[in-house]
Amino acid sequence: MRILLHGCNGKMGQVLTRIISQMEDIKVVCGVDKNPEKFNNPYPVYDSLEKVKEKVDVLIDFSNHSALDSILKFGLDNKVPLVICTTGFSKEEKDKIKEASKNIPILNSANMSIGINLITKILNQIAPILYEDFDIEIIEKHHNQKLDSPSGTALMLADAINSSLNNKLEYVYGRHSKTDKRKKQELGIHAIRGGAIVGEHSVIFAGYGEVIEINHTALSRDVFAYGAIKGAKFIIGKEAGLYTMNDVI
Ligand SMILES: NC(=O)C1=CN([C@@H]2O[C@H](COP(=O)(O)OP(=O)(O)OC[C@H]3O[C@@H](n4cnc5c(N)ncnc54)[C@H](OP(=O)(O)O)[C@@H]3O)[C@@H](O)[C@H]2O)C=CC1
Ligand SMILES: O=C(O)C1=N[C@H](C(=O)O)C[C@H](O)C1
Repeated sequence: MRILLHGCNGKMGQVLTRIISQMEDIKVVCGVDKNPEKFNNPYPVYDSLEKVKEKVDVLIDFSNHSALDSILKFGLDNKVPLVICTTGFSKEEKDKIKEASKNIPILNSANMSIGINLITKILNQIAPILYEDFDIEIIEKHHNQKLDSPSGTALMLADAINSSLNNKLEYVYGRHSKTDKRKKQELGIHAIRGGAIVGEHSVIFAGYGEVIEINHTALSRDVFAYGAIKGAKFIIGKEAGLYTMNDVI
């Protein structure tokens, strides 16, 4: 499997570079990054997808939402499947991904771990049962270099809950300066940023006699990298369409 690594000089790009260099059947054949000279990578790095000359089987992206147009153009022009792991996309950007997936296979997930994706399935089942008697809130914690908040994962978990409740919830981000009580249909989403926290998510169902909390902790970035590699193997050869990690696991 020949991989184009987009965002190769970032935190996730470097974790993937290390892990893939120890694998026999797959190879990063080139990378693209805003800052191509930052590291001495064992593959050529370009500052733009337009400069890529190598033949690739799949593009894995861990970069920035602002690169989306160029990634979609590369995939569409070269018929290359995409694994888009970047977060922080606007509604319009998510629509562009959906549109492009009519012509090429795209795997898009804000979290490549098995644990988080299983939790979305569990939430889908339990939220409708608990909603009447429990208030639902999400807390996420990440390192102090993270650009987007709330995290893509927190939004993915919120969407899993909301879709199981006919989208009747109203997302409230980090409450402050309020003088009213919490409304029943609120789903609070709260972001903590500090130090080197890799990624922690908690979904809290707060009732009157009991509280249920579902927690996920990423112990290292390796978990996301292994998920992205699994996703890349999955997406090659698939029909055009928009896939998620739940299709992979
Ligand atoms: N789906 C998942 O499981 C996971 C998703 N993520 C997401 O992946 C993304 C990257 O995370 P992380 O590696 O921690 O972030 P980093 O900021 O460490 O890495 C991003 C890299 O992409 C580069 N970059 C930024 N804009 C562009 C561009 N337009 N074209 C090419 N390269 C660009 C950055 O350069 P520069 O530093 O110069 O800006 C940097 O080298 C984030 O959106 C994050 O939320 C992260 C972990 C897991
Ligand atoms: O930026 C990160 O680090 C992470 N981003 C993803 C997100 O926004 O949910 C996934 C993971 O939690 C790490």
